[in-house]
Amino acid sequence: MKDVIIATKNRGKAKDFETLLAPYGIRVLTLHDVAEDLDVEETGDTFHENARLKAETVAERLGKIVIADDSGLAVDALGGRPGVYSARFSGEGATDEKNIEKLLGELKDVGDEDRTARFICVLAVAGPGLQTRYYEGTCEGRIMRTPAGENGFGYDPVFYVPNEERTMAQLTPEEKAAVSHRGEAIRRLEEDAGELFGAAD
Ligand SMILES: O=c1nc[nH]c2c1ncn2[C@H]1C[C@H](O)[C@@H](COP(=O)(O)OP(=O)(O)OP(=O)(O)O)O1
Ligand SMILES: [Mg+2]
Repeated sequence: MKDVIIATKNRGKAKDFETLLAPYGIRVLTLHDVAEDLDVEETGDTFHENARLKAETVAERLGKIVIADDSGLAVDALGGRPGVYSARFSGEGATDEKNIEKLLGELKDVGDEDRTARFICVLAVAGPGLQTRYYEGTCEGRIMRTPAGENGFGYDPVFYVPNEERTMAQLTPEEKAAVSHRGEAIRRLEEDAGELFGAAD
């Protein structure tokens, strides 16, 4: 079993990675396992910049290859907001529930046709002697008027996936992995995985 370090403290995100990487016999370690004290400030204004900050800071600290994920929700009716501010959308002490409440409030007068949105995920891979690399994925959908579903995390209960005719939170972890922004980004990273992480054993 091979270990891969994901520079995140988000347990929902970590679960997504576990589902995505389990087929390769990879065990996911997070900051909770390898550097609980480390808090990387996300001071960038792009997903790439924040993914880079998280990956390079943790890679430097550990002297190992790590993957960081910076991701968020871009809503067309809000001009692409909350974007890189998705995790902090409802301000100080933000939670997934408060963020969803704020989002639904801002969209309450927006008609069904105009509720289009996408999830965006940028993975950065950094490590000793490695030029940081990036892998991106997106997932198109629409914002619901009320939450539905218990799976996933973040905005999943209000993100309707048209092809699946359900919200992201109504998909199983494997179904989400097949259609999500994070899944797409990981499949792009897969092409370099042998070189970056060595052959899976
Ligand atoms: O698949 C997803 N399903 C639902 N919501 C999602 C997803 N992917 C990102 N999101 C939302 C959650 C959070 O509001 C923001 C990520 O913010 P982001 O800074 O990348 O992650 P985070 O602060 O939760 O954890 P960390 O920085 O430790 O990896 O976008
Ligand atoms: Mg974050």
